[in-house]
Amino acid sequence: MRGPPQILVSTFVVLPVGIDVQPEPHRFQIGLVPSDNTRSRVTLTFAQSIDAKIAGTGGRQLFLSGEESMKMTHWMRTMHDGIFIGVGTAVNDNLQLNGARPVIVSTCITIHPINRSISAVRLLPFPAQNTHFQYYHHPRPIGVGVSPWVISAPPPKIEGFFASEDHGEKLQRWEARRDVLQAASATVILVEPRQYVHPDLPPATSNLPPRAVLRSLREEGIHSVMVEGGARVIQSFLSERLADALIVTTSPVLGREQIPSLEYIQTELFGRDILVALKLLS
Ligand SMILES: NC(=O)C1=CN([C@@H]2O[C@H](COP(=O)(O)OP(=O)(O)OC[C@H]3O[C@@H](n4cnc5c(N)ncnc54)[C@H](OP(=O)(O)O)[C@@H]3O)[C@@H](O)[C@H]2O)C=CC1
Ligand SMILES: Nc1nc(O)c(N)c(N[C@@H]2O[C@H](COP(=O)(O)O)[C@@H](O)[C@H]2O)n1
Repeated sequence: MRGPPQILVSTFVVLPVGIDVQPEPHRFQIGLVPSDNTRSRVTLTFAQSIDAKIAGTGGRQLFLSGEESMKMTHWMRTMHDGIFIGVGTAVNDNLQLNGARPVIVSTCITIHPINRSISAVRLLPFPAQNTHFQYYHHPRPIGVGVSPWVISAPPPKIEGFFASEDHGEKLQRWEARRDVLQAASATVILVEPRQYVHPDLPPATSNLPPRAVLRSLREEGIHSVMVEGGARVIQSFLSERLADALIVTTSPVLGREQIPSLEYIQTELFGRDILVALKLLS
């Protein structure tokens, strides 16, 4: 099996100590001079099908990457200080996130209305249900298990233009869930929430401000993060132009379930384009 693509090897090369590269001699080389040196550097990365799907119907996890590119993803994780995902992914996927500290972003650590009706707080703390916690509690031989950090913010006092009527209750619930997570080995890091959340704003806008999240991470010593998803996190990072590099794996499959089976024929690079040939099986 081949190693990681050359472009990534030179991208994520670890520089020898003492070499003075501005602004910091730290792993990530693309966008070496970040626009804002007060935040973690971001590699935004995900896998998609040729019809641009990153998940199946109802958020079903799709296994898009082939063996080699999944290995490359695992390798790329080790080249960052943190792996960053939204709580939607943390709850939906049975993930390992091995190789760097997992960072999970969730506003209120509150009941998360995911399709399987499990709340993040019920799932995350229990090793038996979540592979990551299993690895933390039973580290693998290469010692990859690290306790996750959960980034959150207490519920805001003002919603819309008015004081939140049930703020006290919401805060109590949030504190209870935070305590459960902490008891389950997670470190909860607080970020400054938006001053108020307008109920009419689209959901991504009302979540934790990504720039503030990246600043907190940098203060905690996380210089580089690999943001893996899911859909809402990718959308909010892109819309705030918070990606120093974008690394996308495109797999020769269709994400839509109603499409009949396809036989993979070949992938070829054609100039800067990727040409994928598939045969439709009737
Ligand atoms: N193909 C691929 O490479 C990948 C695919 N996926 C797929 O993505 C899907 C999950 O995506 P999705 O459901 O959108 O969930 P996400 O993983 O994007 O998590 C979204 C949640 O994160 C919290 N959050 C906090 N701050 C922000 C912010 N600034 N922007 C966005 N979210 C924020 C919110 O939860 P709260 O309400 O608690 O604040 C929000 O609901 C799964 O199906 C998974 O399989 C995931 C990763 C990679
Ligand atoms: N690179 C990549 N290819 C796919 O096909 C994927 N489904 C994902 N998803 C992301 O990787 C996590 C699962 O990988 P591990 O089990 O942790 O190795 C998943 O949670 C997504 O973040 N990525």
